[in-house]
Amino acid sequence: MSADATPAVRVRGLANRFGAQVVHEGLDLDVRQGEILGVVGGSGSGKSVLMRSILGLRTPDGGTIEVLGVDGLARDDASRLHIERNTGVLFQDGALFSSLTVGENVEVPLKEHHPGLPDGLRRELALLKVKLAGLPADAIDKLPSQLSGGMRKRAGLARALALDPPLLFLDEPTAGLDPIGAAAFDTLILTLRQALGLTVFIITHDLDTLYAICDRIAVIADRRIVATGPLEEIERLDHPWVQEYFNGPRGRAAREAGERAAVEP
Ligand SMILES: Nc1ncnc2c1ncn2[C@@H]1O[C@H](COP(=O)(O)OP(=O)(O)OP(=O)(O)O)[C@@H](O)[C@H]1O
Repeated sequence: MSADATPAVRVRGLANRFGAQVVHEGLDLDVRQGEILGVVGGSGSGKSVLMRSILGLRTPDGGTIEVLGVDGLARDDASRLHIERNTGVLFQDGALFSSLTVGENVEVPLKEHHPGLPDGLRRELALLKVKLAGLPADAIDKLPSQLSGGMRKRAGLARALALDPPLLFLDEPTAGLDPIGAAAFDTLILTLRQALGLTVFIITHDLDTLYAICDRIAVIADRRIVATGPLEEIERLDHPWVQEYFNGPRGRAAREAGERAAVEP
């Protein structure tokens, strides 16, 4: 992974406005191939709007976006299909269809993108993704309402992985999980990245996640990305939000936990 390889995602001069509210202005960001990039910023700083813009779910008011070599703002079918087939998304609330079983949820993108797949094979593939996401095989026939919060996240992840996308987007994946469940989810993401060679864009408030699995951090503040880099660089940044976030009591606790984990076998 060299720094000058074409990035998986390249955003330049992004602008997003809602009426008089300016959310992004001149926002630049690269997501490098194969990295886990943590995106942090205060509440309402525009993390989700950035993700939605990259995925083509929102048309920004200005700027350019390239996703896996394709113009992310193009609206022709071939470009949309290329991006849809090569990206997986875990939305903050899981966004599972509540009336479908876990297996049926995972089958939705398979049906849409590979309509010719025989039923039995499609179900086999769904089962594989369910197991890959760390769920027991019998979860496949359960409804989302019959699962714990952590299991629902895993079901959402199984669906995000349905098409074997090289690029994965996760919006607050550990929000609402207890610390043990959150740590297990972090480990799963790290394992999947290593096994499948994924590039991961992860929006998080979870300092433990940043310390445990992110290669680089991008900070959104003042309507743009104010810094990207490894944690030790970001922590030293002379920016009020960054200082409060990383060097407040919770930041210190997460850093110490990360350092302990690094020295333990
Ligand atoms: N569809 C919309 N219509 C109007 N305003 C919107 C819309 N979507 C987002 N916003 C506004 O844009 C700003 C950024 O929202 P966004 O959801 O990206 O923030 P965030 O950084 O993800 O926040 P959080 O960490 O709280 O989830 C917020 O002020 C929000 O109210």
